[in-house]
Amino acid sequence: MTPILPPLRLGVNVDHVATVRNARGGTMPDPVRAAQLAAAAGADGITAHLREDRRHIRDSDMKRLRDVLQIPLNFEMAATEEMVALAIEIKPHASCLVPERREERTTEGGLDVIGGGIDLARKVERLSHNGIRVSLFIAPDADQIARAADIGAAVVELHTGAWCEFIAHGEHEAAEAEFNRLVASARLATELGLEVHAGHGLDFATAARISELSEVRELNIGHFLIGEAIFGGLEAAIREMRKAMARGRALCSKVA
Ligand SMILES: CC(=O)[C@@H](O)[C@H](O)COP(=O)(O)O
Ligand SMILES: NCC(=O)COP(=O)(O)O
Repeated sequence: MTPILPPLRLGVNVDHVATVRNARGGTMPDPVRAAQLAAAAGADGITAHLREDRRHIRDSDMKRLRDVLQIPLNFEMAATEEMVALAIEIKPHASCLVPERREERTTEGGLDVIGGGIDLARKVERLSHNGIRVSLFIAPDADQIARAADIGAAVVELHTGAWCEFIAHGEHEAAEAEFNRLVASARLATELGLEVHAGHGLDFATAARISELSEVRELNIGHFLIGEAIFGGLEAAIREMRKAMARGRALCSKVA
């Protein structure tokens, strides 16, 4: 009998299509066209991060994504008044609150849910009250996860960036220690009633490994897929990613 594996969605992040567009100004390549292609190639959702400095995705991109997509839109954003108001106007399927630092090259750490205090809790409540599923992008840390559950988030997205960096630099022990933190965090979050997503810096190999965790229900992947698309096309990159995820998922009973 074929075992029934827990579902695992792929969200494709199209930020870096906008990065290339913005390098020249103008309208090409269009991240919305990439999102439509990703959907046709089997993405379950589209993620886009509207940074405060608009370095890649712009307000008009978010609105066009909302208008044309038939699959869920995950609006990544800093937990600021401006972004909360925009999300409430645009009404994406989900908002993923992320920490943001103007000088960083990419999102460096997880959101400090504890430090966010009552102000963050109120923003989560406002977004949820407006029908937006709220996700918090956090490091694999038990206290942050507990607080995410306390303030009523529906989802936590575990930051896989540190783990992927350790692997990329051949730091095997540190990578395994970080992976074990991801495993423990995914389990705790599930016990606390949170849906678990994961993302940042994933490639075929790391996506396959994280897919082994039965608690993880969605991966959000952008930079690597857009890079691979240069060589073989976006559709092929997404199909290969889905295969990698399925390979990992097939092993998930071993770690569940
Ligand atoms: C929150 C996250 O991990 C990614 O979506 C990332 O923010 C992509 O955009 P940047 O590379 O601009 O950080
Ligand atoms: N939230 C993570 C994400 O959307 C994609 O991150 P990356 O694959 O571009 O590093």
